[in-house]
Amino acid sequence: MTATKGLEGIVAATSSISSIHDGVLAYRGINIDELAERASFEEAAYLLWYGKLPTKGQLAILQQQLSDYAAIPESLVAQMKLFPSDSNTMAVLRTAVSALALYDENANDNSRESNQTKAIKLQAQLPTIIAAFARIRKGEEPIAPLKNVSLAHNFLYMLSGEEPDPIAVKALDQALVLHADHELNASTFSARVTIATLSDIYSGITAAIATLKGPLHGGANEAVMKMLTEIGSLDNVEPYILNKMANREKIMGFGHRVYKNGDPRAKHLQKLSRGLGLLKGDSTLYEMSVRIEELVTSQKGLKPNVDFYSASVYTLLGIPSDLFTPIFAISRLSGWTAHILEQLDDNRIIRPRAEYTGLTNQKYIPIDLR
Ligand SMILES: CC(=O)SCCNC(=O)CCNC(=O)[C@H](O)C(C)(C)COP(=O)(O)OP(=O)(O)OC[C@H]1O[C@@H](n2cnc3c(N)ncnc32)[C@H](O)[C@@H]1OP(=O)(O)O
Ligand SMILES: O=C([O-])CC(=O)C(=O)O
Repeated sequence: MTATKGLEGIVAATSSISSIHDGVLAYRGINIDELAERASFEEAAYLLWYGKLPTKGQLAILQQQLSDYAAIPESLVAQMKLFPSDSNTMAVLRTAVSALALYDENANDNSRESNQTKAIKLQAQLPTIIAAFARIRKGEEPIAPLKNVSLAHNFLYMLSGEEPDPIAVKALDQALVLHADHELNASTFSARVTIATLSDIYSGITAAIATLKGPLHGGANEAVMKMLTEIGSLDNVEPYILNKMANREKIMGFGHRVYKNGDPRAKHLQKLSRGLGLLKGDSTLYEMSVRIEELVTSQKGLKPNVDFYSASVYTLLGIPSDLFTPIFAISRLSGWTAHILEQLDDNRIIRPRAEYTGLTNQKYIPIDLR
């Protein structure tokens, strides 16, 4: 038995949800480039869950369900008011999703029908949780979700209490489409491992959120913004990046386990970043990002991943950097839950082996003789 570090190249599941072949990402066989340009997040989520694009009627039903389920239990809001105001936002989300199970009498029902309903409920509730905490920590009351608007619209509205700019809604919606699923990434794998023990969907999503939080995975988008802030100006990009590379430090938002010739989602986020910068009349973050990309690509051969340009996109939308990874979670919830449903459709516990590298043939030494 020989272990492969980080399970690189190991095929650990079959899935018909999303694929990466020759650097092309597709959801249910539809190229992400086409979905990014044409689909709404709700359509993409429907596609991931049900395997095909919705008709107008099916989409209307899903939108209605997302509206109907968006409120969160009052007792959860009361609990969030007790959280320290400087809590890590992914820790808040992880705790809140885990707590949601306590308010759902069907939490342990693992039938497909029940889990599909819970997936839609969680999809509706995640934006409400995040927006509520973003306000609570500033001493403000949470804002109730609107009816009959898109998930992107509702999230921006619940953050600020103001009608969001349609351009901001469109940009966030596109970012959500781009982040919705990604084959067997670390957080999706966590969700599948957890549900495969026949635990429950809340456990699976709690595990997935916990896994997404790390800066080598979803947490990289916040880390990219920290780096851009530290750099501070276009002039400082070169010395900062060269110094990091000389010290063999990682440049966040670059590199990928699967894509070696570039992440197909990055170009869409780059375009969004450029467009929003022009619209705001401040392209500094965009220009800094492009310069970082030029340097890292030419010096290290590493390409930006999905997290790199999303940092400037969200900042240009006026979103605080510690909400970037929770936004990733809002989107990825659709993929996680699609994978949970798929895992349960043909389940077997996930239990690989480890290559033992420790001592052998040791004897027990009585405590007085050690
Ligand atoms: C949504 C997502 O999860 S996308 C990924 C988000 N994460 C990041 O942006 C964090 C920065 N990137 C990384 O840490 C890595 O590239 C990962 C975690 C994404 C992939 O990790 P791995 O597949 O194990 O990396 P991989 O084997 O391709 O690395 C090859 C070499 O490139 C280096 N490398 C990889 N990424 C970077 C980076 N961002 N900056 C500097 N060097 C890097 C590695 O250190 C390694 O060098 P070595 O051979 O001298 O040890
Ligand atoms: O697939 C991965 O390893 C990470 C990633 O890009 C994602 O989850 O979107």
